[in-house]
Amino acid sequence: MKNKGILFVAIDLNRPLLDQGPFDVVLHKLLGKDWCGTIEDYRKENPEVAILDPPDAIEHLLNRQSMLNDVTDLNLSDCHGKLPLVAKPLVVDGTAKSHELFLAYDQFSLSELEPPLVLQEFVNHGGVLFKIYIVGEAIKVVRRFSLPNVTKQEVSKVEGVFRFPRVSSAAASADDADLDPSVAELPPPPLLEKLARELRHRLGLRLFNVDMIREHGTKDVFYVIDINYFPGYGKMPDYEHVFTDFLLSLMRSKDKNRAAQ
Ligand SMILES: Nc1ncnc2c1ncn2[C@@H]1O[C@H](COP(=O)(O)OP(=O)(O)OP(=O)(O)O)[C@@H](O)[C@H]1O
Ligand SMILES: [Mg+2]
Repeated sequence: MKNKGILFVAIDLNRPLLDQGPFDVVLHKLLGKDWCGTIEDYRKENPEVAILDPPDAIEHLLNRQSMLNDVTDLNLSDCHGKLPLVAKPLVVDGTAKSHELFLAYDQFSLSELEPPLVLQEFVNHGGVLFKIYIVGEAIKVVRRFSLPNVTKQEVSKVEGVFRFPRVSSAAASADDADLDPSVAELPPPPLLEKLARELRHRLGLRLFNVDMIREHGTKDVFYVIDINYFPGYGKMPDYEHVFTDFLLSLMRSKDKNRAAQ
């Protein structure tokens, strides 16, 4: 590990112990471990080791408000503020509770929910979500089934708030499904490239994913609803090659920097 000079930093909030294997430092926050401090100490003791993504930048994504600030700062769109609303727990700490989601059909029923929460407009998107995986310079997109559209009739008749347990982990891949082409069409590559480039830079991270939806009935109105650090890359097509290329290019640039010194 030390010889290779690469430290692979992965957040696995479900694993109970801080476990430093050769290619994997598992960061743990739930048990109150000071994982940022652990990485910082490790870095000081092993200055030759590259930390792929800095812990403070990773922490930025564990709060649903700060995670999307950089997307807002890109000033790509304006908001409308209509019902229904999606309410999500502010802090993402890996627990099932932090991935619960509520759909509120009227503003008054929001008082039934336990703060702190982040509120988002529910955007109809034809029941399909785009998961955009970013690994350094590489971008891969997959389609996944998502929450179905809410009809105007429902909005006018339904009241109250509805709870959904973790939606996305239950969602199946929609890549091979027989979908309406206007729903299935992937976001345009130039948009994805720009978003990935900007977010890599603004977040200071190389390994994350962006959940994006297309407003139903439009061709090019997209929303970023979630950003996750080190998502389940097992669902990303061709992940072995993408990761190998990423690690090799890091080693090459490290060697080049060393040679230039
Ligand atoms: N603003 C929104 N409009 C429409 N649907 C939404 C919105 N926000 C979330 N959803 C739906 O809820 C699902 C879960 O939302 P989100 O990705 O924010 O939660 P999560 O629990 O953090 O998921 P992840 O497993 O990606 O960490 C999405 O996949 C999508 O189906
Ligand atoms: Mg998500």
